[in-house]
Amino acid sequence: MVKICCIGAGYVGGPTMAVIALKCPKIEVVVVDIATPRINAWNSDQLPIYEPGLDDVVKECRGRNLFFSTDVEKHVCEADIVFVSVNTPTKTRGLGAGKAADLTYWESAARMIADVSKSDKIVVEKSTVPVKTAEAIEKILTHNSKGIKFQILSNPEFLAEGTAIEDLFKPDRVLIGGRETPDGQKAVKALKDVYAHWVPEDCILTTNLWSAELSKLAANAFLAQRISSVNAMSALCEATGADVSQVAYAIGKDSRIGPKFLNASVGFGGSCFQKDILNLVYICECNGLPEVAQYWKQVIKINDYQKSRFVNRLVSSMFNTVSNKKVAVLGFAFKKNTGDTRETPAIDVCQGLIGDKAMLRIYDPQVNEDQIQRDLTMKKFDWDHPLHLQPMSPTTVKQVSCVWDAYEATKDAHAICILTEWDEFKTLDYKKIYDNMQKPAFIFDGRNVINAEKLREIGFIVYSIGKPLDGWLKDMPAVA
Ligand SMILES: NC(=O)c1ccc[n+]([C@@H]2O[C@H](COP(=O)([O-])OP(=O)(O)OC[C@H]3O[C@@H](n4cnc5c(N)ncnc54)[C@H](O)[C@@H]3O)[C@@H](O)[C@H]2O)c1
Ligand SMILES: O=c1ccn([C@@H]2O[C@H](COP(=O)(O)OP(=O)(O)O[C@H]3O[C@H](CO)[C@@H](O)[C@H](O)[C@H]3O)[C@@H](O)[C@H]2O)c(=O)[nH]1
Repeated sequence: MVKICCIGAGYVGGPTMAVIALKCPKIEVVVVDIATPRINAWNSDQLPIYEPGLDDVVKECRGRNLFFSTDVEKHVCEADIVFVSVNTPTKTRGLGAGKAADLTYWESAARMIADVSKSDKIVVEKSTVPVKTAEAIEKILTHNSKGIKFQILSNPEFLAEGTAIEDLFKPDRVLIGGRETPDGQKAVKALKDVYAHWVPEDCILTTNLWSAELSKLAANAFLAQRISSVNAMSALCEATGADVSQVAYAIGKDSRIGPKFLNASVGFGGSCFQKDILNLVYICECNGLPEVAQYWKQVIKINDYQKSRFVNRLVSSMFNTVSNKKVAVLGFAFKKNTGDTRETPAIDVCQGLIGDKAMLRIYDPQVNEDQIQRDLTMKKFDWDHPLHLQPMSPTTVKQVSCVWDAYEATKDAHAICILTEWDEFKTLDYKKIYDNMQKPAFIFDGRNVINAEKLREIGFIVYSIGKPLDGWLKDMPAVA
């Protein structure tokens, strides 16, 4: 029986391993983590992450061939294949701060693998890492290996949160990079055999190590670039009377462009896009390619611009001040169907409104008050000037309350701000909401989920991203 151990029971390690266990009943899969509360949650009825379909998969194989444990060393020692799925955040200090990937967790996992191993192993990079990381990891493993053979593979993960189980069941492709030596190719085949239990052969791509590592950063950069491109267009649409949804539909019909990932929004969020592009920028700079670095940096700059443009539009529309005004914030997660708030645009928008002294009442169906308070009081990192940490004043917390219902959040409010595209926001009783709000009642739709025309008929002043502006907004001063 092949034994797999995965180090890191997070958003990637948990769902990925659960699906491998489900599809490969003859493989024993143990997911290990140093965070005891996380492992306890994986072993309980309340899983540590919200992901549609995940509960069923875990219930079917937990205790059969899927296990969660804090006994990291034991399970690494016993495994034939060790996936490393630890976090690789952006460095916040030292060389490369604000851009480079922080590989502390990865390195400590690699050292531990070298220390505890007593048999040959395949070590799989599941985390997103800078290109050439495998070379460094190989050095750590071979220097401490006591004659044990390690083969390093790169097998980046492409799942998106909110659709992780769907993505894992039917991936567009699985990518495996390995050394082009007989032993390297043997390891590639062993990992390919695992995925071949459910992924069609022609969807399993094999490449050299560096191509696999770089493809992950490249895929995220291309995806994020599409969003920044359509968001840049959304600003021009508002200035000209074009409608960004119509423009996106029209260009997406060109099969060379394609229709997906062209939804204009308040900005992209999530733990990956910004971090991976910053990482790419840093790698370009280190390789003496400043023009290429600047090109990709612009994707993040447009994303920041989009978030501040949204706050500016909101404030300027409401007579240039939101001081002491009640703003209902609907949605805090970085996208629908997840409770994850890492890098959510809601943090920047809410911090911007708090800075203008607004009183926020926030509702998200999957994010609790503790998380929201933590996110909003978090020190804001200035990526361009990493030494300048900008702490939020603790008093800002008092400007924020969290409720468990959209109607409660909007009661008595001056404005509504939609920051996550949860389906339930499409079907709220907006007439009832309007009747309970202060007038004029504003709605700023950062996700283009509401029917603006219907809401205008009710009486709302509506702002949608990249859509023709209604009379009120046109009359307000232009925003920077
Ligand atoms: N979140 C996503 O949707 C996604 C998708 C594709 C790829 N990725 C990449 O996958 C990696 C993991 O992301 P995530 O979102 O699952 O992170 P996460 O923070 O949710 O999980 C990482 C886990 O690793 C654990 N860990 C850290 N060091 C450890 C050690 N030495 N031993 C044991 N456990 C350790 C942490 O306690 C944590 O639970 C990152 O590199 C990320 O870029 C993420
Ligand atoms: O047309 C779109 C599509 C997405 N978004 C936003 O972009 C962000 C990221 O969305 P998405 O890519 O769906 O979620 P992630 O879970 O961040 O997944 C991305 O990042 C993962 C981590 O690397 C990769 O594995 C995935 O392939 C990649 O899609 C979210 O804030 C979305 O709201 C838009 O604004 N407009």
